[in-house]
Amino acid sequence: MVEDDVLLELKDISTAFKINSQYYDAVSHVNLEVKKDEILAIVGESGCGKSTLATTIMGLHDPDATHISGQALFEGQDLLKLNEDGLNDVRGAKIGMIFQDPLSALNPLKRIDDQISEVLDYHTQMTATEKHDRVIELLNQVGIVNPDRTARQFPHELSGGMRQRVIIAIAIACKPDIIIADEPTTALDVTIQAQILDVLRGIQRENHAGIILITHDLGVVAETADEVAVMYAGEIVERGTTEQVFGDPRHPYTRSLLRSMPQGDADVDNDDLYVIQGSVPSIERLPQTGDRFAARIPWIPVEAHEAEPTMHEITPGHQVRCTCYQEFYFKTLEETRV
Ligand SMILES: Nc1ncnc2c1ncn2[C@@H]1O[C@H](COP(=O)(O)OP(=O)(O)OP(=O)(O)O)[C@@H](O)[C@H]1O
Repeated sequence: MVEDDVLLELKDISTAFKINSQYYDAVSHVNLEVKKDEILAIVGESGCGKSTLATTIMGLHDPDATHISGQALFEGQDLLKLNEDGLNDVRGAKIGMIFQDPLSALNPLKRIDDQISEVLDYHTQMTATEKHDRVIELLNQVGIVNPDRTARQFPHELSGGMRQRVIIAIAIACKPDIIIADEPTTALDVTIQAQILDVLRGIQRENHAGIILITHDLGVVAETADEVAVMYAGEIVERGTTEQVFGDPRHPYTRSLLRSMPQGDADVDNDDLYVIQGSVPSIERLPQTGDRFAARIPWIPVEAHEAEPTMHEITPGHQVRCTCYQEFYFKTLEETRV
């Protein structure tokens, strides 16, 4: 039975890509819930499978080159079973998506008002006047100072921050229940990042949406998210509230990620910044058994890892994969550096 405030329930989702006629998992057995009025952040280094999870939910993979299993339950239906028509009804209307690169997500040849109107045309019966009013309302909502002028402009006439605001306006045009934002601020400078995150938070409060925020920026997560899921090599290795995961990180990968996060503290010498050893393996080289992170923490004895790692609940809502966290529990984050 799904809790009332759960909007989207991901159950045992795996996504494998076909490479040289063999399938390799980029996402493995992911279980997550997206709740109303909450921002769920999915974090992890590049190549951990965050974007693949998002594009799987949105049905953006070529079925001939991808193998997908599990369920993505939304309003009583499994998104992974919908055909193209069913997906088109959901995408844009009930689930909005914001991508990393605002320029490539916009059509360079169309004015902003036409691009926002397009999604309204597809999903609503609005008249031309209603559409125009809604475009202006949306541009206002995402903090564009002169919406009438911006509506008449082309993408290349706007700054990166403004283009990302337009993308957000398109994503929220039909008041979706869920917004998936994949690295929405990565291409922007720090001041603009903060403004865009404020816009997202404002929208979430106003529309009571649930947001999946995909990022490798833990600073953004600390400031924005309610819940956090840490992903490594296609698997969720730790999840919980932001307080639980940041305040009491248990999985060695989470601890390393947090330890490698710049502190913004004048006393911390940047030369001292912790760097996680090794790198995320490519999907063809992922270990098929055991703890996928084990190779990067050789100082943890082999017997500390489970042969088939499962999630363990530390406190209600706070889960961590594999028993190796027991070997790796230190009082302070600094002690992570072994
Ligand atoms: N279409 C594809 N075909 C084959 N492999 C793919 C494909 N798309 C992604 N991958 C691989 O799947 C893994 C996960 O990639 P994904 O882009 O989901 O990671 P990510 O965590 O979102 O990284 P980033 O932050 O760089 O976007 C990577 O090893 C990537 O090379």
